[in-house]
Amino acid sequence: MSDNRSSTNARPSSNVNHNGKRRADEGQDDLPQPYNASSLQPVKRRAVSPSDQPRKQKRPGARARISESQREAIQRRQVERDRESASAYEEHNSMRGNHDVVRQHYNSVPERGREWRTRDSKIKGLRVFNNWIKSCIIQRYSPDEDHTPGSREAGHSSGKELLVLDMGCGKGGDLNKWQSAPQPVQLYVGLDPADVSITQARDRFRNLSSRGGRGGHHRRPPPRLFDGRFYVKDCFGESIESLEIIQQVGFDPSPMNRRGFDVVSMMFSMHYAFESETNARNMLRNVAGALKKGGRFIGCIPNSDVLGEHVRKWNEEHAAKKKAAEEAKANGTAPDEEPAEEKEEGEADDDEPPADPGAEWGNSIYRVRFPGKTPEDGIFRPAFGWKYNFFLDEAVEEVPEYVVPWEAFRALAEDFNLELQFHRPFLDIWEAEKDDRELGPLSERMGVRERGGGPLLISDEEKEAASFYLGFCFYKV
Ligand SMILES: C[S@@+](CC[C@H](N)C(=O)[O-])C[C@H]1O[C@@H](n2cnc3c(N)ncnc32)[C@H](O)[C@@H]1O
Repeated sequence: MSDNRSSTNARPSSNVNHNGKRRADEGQDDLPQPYNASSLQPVKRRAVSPSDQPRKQKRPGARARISESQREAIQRRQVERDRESASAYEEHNSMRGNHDVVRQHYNSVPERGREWRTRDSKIKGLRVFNNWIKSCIIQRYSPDEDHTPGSREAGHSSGKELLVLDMGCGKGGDLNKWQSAPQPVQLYVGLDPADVSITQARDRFRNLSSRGGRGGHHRRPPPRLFDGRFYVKDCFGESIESLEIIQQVGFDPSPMNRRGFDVVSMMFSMHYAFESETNARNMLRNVAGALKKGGRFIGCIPNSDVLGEHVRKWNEEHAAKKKAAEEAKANGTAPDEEPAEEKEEGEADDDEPPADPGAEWGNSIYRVRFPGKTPEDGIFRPAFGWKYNFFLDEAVEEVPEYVVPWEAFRALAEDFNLELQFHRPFLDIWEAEKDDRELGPLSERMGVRERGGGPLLISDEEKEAASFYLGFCFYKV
């Protein structure tokens, strides 16, 4: 899901904070020096309010006299609390388990270079198509409302440069797209829990710097390369507020945030947050906290309408097959069953009804498989924890992902003052933008379609895999 390209002025690095201590959560060897643009000041820490201080006991040491029934009630409550915390611990551990699987998977995906991705990959059509879609979203929705289109080409920009936060930045596949954004970028911060990916993103950024910001598919001369920062960070299981750069830019989830990033981008990564309501809320708090008022939250995720429709059809077909088998059995027309094999001692009892199989579909390049029962009507309720395994040839190996039920996501985003601006399936974005003055020729240079406004150069199977996604943009109001 990424591409490769170029640029200038990478700043020197240090991984030492203001106290001269190594920043443990960043896990990197050579961080750029603390950001020193005059507009960015560290936020002041809130003093602990009296109500946050531990309460003093009125009669320290005094022992309460309690009856037998009170003692039993206390013991019962204690047992109850222990049970609750044990199940919360188990839930936390299983979530950490999935998180580690995802992190390890992305860490192990080899970086094979642009040549391979654009020439030899079996899914090269899908890769360039997805990259073109991401470019469209960045081109259309990253600029400020008052940015004058075309001012960059004409050589005069409004002077205001963007602060961009990329959550789940992976190997830095979007760096070039940001270098070609209509409104120039001043600062790009990339966060991802996969440490190997972060190292590769930082290398890619250095490469871009050494090539003077040149590369990729855009024709116009590149401007000075932005300042790039990369940190190992889980953006869904915890707050990103602890990162110094986030504090410097400004973090405040309230609608009053006048400081903060202009854009938060989450390309192909947000669905991992829908493992639980807690993680989805953490994620949105991080987005809303990092964005300034008027800032944009852009991204792409699997389309829950597509997932729901496949699930509904699969359940319908499964129910029809089951009914036909039952009827055949009742009529005595069922094919003869194989004689039951003798069981070994200790072998599980095969007479138990088999676990309900999950919905499954795909083609030779992608596959979706739900491990358990799915909603018959294809509507995912409750909104969190609908796990499926996703396989994409050469890119994603059976990694657990989570359905993002669109309406639930949109309603939750509103709780965080994020208002929907745009939401479209990938193939509709293609139809809407393919003949645009800038994006049309870009699609030809990238090899998404034939020259001269020709047809899409992706196979039907790649097209089906692409139709799995949608793009979105929210505004922080
Ligand atoms: C399909 S890759 C997309 C990478 C990049 N955004 C792109 O479009 O090329 C998904 C990324 O989400 C990241 N991710 C998974 N869990 C995350 C989390 N809790 N916080 C932030 N990123 C996460 C993965 O490590 C991985 O790099």
